[in-house]
Amino acid sequence: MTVIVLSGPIGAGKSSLTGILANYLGTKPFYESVDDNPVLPLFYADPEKYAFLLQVYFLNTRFHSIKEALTQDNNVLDRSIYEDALFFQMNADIGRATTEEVDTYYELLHNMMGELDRMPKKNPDLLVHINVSYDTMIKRIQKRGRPYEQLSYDSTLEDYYKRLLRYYKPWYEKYDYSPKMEIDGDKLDFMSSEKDREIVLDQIVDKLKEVGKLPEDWDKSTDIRIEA
Ligand SMILES: Nc1ncnc2c1ncn2[C@@H]1O[C@H](COP(=O)(O)OP(=O)(O)OP(=O)(O)O)[C@@H](O)[C@H]1O
Ligand SMILES: Nc1nc(=O)c2ncn([C@H]3C[C@H](O)[C@@H](CO)O3)c2[nH]1
Repeated sequence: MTVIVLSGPIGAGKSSLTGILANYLGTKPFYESVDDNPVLPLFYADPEKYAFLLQVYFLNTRFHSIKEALTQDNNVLDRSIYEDALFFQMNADIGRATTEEVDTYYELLHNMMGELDRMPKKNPDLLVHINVSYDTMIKRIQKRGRPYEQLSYDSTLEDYYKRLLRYYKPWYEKYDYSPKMEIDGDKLDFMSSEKDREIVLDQIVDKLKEVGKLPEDWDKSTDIRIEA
């Protein structure tokens, strides 16, 4: 069937929507390594020291996931290798990587993307990008409660998050590995509103039909009610 990749800033709702979508379409969810990621807390405690190591860690896990997803041809990924350079470029731009690290990273990324070109299925079928404003992003980060992501943990995080949002717009516009669509993550509360969840799923199903990945008469009778 289809390989769908999600994208969007921190706390946009990618993991949440991945679960909902995979369940709805009857496909397999792939989640980013976060709670079991040993480098992430080190990075937030000392970003200058750990930016490169964290990126190599994520690049490796993302490469693994996309390769598996493209082989099995029936998956939803909560964040993919296509966003990797966005994060590293931003960290490099604020001085958290040396020229040698930047050059090594891009060479490695280039090599890995070359491997994907050799896969029987080279690209995902759809990118679903969740847009959120700064205020929504912060609310969600607070709601989820990872200590090292909170503004109170490090006063420079406000600038970091605002900058991240600025990097996403051109990244999304330039992304051309597959058809793509945007979800309004500020307006659509697909976590607690059944109506909003239905709207989001309808938008994605319509797009999958438009790009020929679902038959026009496809209809899903799965229960999408919010669990109590
Ligand atoms: N549309 C939404 N409406 C309301 N709450 C939401 C929505 N999307 C996500 N949330 C809540 O926001 C928090 C972050 O969501 P989630 O972990 O899915 O984000 P994410 O994009 O995967 O984050 P990250 O980039 O850090 O992995 C969770 O507590 C989730 O329940
Ligand atoms: N530096 C850096 N590079 C990445 O590629 C990357 N991808 C995710 N993250 C951070 C954001 C959330 O805190 C948390 C979960 O998304 O991990 C990243 N940080």
